[in-house]
Amino acid sequence: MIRADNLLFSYTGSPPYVLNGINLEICSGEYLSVVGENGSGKSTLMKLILKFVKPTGGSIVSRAKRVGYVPQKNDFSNSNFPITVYEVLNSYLRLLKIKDKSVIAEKLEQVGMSGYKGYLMSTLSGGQSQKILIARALMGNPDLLVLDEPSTGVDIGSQKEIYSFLKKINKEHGITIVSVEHNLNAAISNSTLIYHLAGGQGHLCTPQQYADEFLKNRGESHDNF
Ligand SMILES: Nc1ncnc2c1ncn2[C@@H]1O[C@H](COP(=O)(O)OP(=O)(O)OP(=O)(O)O)[C@@H](O)[C@H]1O
Repeated sequence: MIRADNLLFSYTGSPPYVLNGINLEICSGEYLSVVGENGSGKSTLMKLILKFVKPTGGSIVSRAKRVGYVPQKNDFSNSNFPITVYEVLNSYLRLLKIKDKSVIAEKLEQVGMSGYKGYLMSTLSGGQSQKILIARALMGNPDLLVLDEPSTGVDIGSQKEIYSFLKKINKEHGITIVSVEHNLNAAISNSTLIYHLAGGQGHLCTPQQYADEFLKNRGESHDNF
């Protein structure tokens, strides 16, 4: 579904490169977590997948027909802007030129937020607003869902719900997921593959290999999600 060949990227257009020779193939149906230290280029790789920026060198090709995106920062919960859950979803529906309003109720139900249509976004918890943003990203029935740190600012209970939901839509609906993760336990427990970025280059491994190679070296353990 996504293929990068010798992908180079720098924000200035010249070296040093943030991404320096990425070769990666993400097949349809995978749930790939992208992990790495702060500043290792995880979000930059997402921007390239989403075509928000162009490669400085090499190539990245996506065959996804419809893409849903859940951004890292949820500006709604931290602002007093008086917008309701319904308005957020309805404006996106209009953007996608979808006439069938029942999609709103359908997606809210899917993420377990049916009763929240009339709530102001600013009154929702981090977990609740993240679920709304996932519902929004699913409105166009994407075959690829890209998320940037889905558990940031989300309580543990909602994290579990969100990851189990992501796993479900990946398995049952075959939606390919690419997710930037700082939550290593969640990456190990939920994804089918892990891509570890360091020094501008990436290393693809199974969650088990990742747990063995990286976490044991650091003396860390992981709890199941
Ligand atoms: N718009 C930009 N202009 C210039 N440099 C940028 C820009 N966005 C990111 N960078 C730089 O590119 C590098 C990679 O940033 P990126 O945000 O992709 O890393 P990340 O792994 O997602 O980090 P984090 O875990 O902190 O979110 C960093 O050195 C960052 O400062």
